[in-house]
Amino acid sequence: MTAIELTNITKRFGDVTALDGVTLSIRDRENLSILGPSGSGKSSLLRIIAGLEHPDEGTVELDGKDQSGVPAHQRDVSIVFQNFALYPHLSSLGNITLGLRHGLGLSKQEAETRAREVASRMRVEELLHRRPKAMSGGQRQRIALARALARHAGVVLLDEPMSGLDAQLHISLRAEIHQLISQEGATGVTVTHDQQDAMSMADRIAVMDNGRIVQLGTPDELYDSPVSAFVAGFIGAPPMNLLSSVRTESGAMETAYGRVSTDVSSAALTGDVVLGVRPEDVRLGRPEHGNAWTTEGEVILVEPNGPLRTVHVDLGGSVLLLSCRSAERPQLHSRVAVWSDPEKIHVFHGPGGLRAGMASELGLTAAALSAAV
Ligand SMILES: Nc1ncnc2c1ncn2[C@@H]1O[C@H](COP(=O)(O)OP(=O)(O)OP(=O)(O)O)[C@@H](O)[C@H]1O
Repeated sequence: MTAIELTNITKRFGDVTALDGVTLSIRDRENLSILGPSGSGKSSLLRIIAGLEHPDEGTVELDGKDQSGVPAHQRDVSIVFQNFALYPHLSSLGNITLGLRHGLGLSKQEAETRAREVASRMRVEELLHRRPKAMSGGQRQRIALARALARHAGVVLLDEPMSGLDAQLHISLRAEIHQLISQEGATGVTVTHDQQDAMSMADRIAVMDNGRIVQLGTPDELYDSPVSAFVAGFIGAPPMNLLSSVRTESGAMETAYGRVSTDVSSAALTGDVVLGVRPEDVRLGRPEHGNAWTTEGEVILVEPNGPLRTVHVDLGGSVLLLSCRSAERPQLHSRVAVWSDPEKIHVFHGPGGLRAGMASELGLTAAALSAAV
């Protein structure tokens, strides 16, 4: 069963095309994150599912029913807004019960019973008589979520639910939100620009750019096989190194790792390309095998990051980030050798281009350079 079916949704605001032909099927009980940079159309898409905004073209179906003409309050949807949108003059109990009474038509007693039941499940009963200004950001966030869950809607939409919370609260709440929506048996759609939130909360992630979905997949699929340099640079922290490379002559390419030779199978690679390598796939020291791509550079920054360190190495023209265990202690300003396995090096058709494959699949070999180092 498909819970949410979006077909060819286009939305314009004057000259701006916020959504450009978005088609997306979200499964029943799935937790989907919509991830993308500011202005990519994430909130517009969420608001269109909720019925708060109407598409210029395209349709929204919820559980197989076309929602054209169905107003927001009659859709089987609840929404948690970025700023929580709690009424300041009402207690938490009043905030939760208001929509149940006026939106769903429950009696005062029924609404209060349901509010207390959700509050107990979320362990926020002691907050029920507080007004928003007497609560912390994290507490307000929990009440906004309780209000959404109390509707028992089939779809829960969350717009940047963790923004403005401190780092510790952020991590514990994103795990809790995921669990609560799953326990509720609801389908969850979360808008975020934070790739770590999307990676940790979602069954699948839809990556948006310029009003379009550019990739839809599980967190692992996006991490291991990004379709483009844009998606590759967006997923992962620290981000993937994206290194421009220049075709110098047929059969050779100048890269941050030096000159690389290409074989016949890479003939489809025309023009300049971008190489992508994740910091955890760059190693310090001499390569462990003859196929490795290797070069040298100067350590210009070492960032401690708990058990790992992020080391910035200036290769003379481009900076390569690598993750290493904290026990390895590269000295600032020292010269180091670094290497990568061609099976871990992604090749993209230019900065805005699609992924061509891994260097190893494309027959890109760095034998000449390895011999020189
Ligand atoms: N009500 C509106 N009037 C005019 N333009 C709008 C309106 N809502 C959105 N837009 C424009 O549509 C585009 C997409 O906006 P949207 O808010 O959906 O993006 P977003 O990815 O959610 O961004 P952010 O992460 O900054 O919230 C932007 O260029 C935005 O300026």
